[in-house]
Amino acid sequence: MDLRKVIREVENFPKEGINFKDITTLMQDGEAFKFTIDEFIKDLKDKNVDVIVGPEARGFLMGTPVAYGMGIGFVPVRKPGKLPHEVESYNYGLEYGTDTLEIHKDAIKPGQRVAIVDDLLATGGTMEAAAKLIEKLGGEVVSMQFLIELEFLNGRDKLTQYNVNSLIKY
Ligand SMILES: O=P(O)(O)OC[C@H]1O[C@H](OP(=O)(O)OP(=O)(O)O)[C@H](O)[C@@H]1O
Ligand SMILES: Nc1ncnc2[nH]cnc12
Repeated sequence: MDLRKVIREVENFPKEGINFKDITTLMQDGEAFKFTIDEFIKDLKDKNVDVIVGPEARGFLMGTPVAYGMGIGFVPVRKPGKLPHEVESYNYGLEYGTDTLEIHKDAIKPGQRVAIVDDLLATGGTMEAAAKLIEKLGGEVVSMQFLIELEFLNGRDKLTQYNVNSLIKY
């Protein structure tokens, strides 16, 4: 299935010069959404994954159905001040700005094998931050899954020590 056909491109959102990849149109299409989640699961099924982590907010949309489909747990990585219990924090850079991510300190157990799922790889800052948080808690990041990779931003260069899979590249 050609997923490019169901991803809408919006010029100059949220800032001048950004060509925004809108996955809401993919998610509206039941066949395309199912195909996407099944592709993630296909790549993950032999990796002995204990838990899926998804970064807010679009990582929740991609990650939770993957966890459900695999019958394993889901852990959110959230923007600051959203998680109610004790957190680990990490600052990172975006294609357009900077941000902080947090994870509950007790969400990952030492030795757990973790796959991180997100909609898009741009500069790689979000994924690197999520991985650092997981590793700080003693988890092992065994896979990073993206629906979309923006190759011209070279996000993979930040993630060379990890197993990275993306379904479509621009
Ligand atoms: O590779 P990077 O340069 O880090 O960029 C990729 C991240 O940016 C977007 O999230 P955003 O922070 O815009 O938040 P949202 O999902 O809540 O819209 C996207 O969903 C990825 O998580
Ligand atoms: N170009 C882009 N489209 C959608 N989400 C993004 N996150 C970072 N860059 C993005």
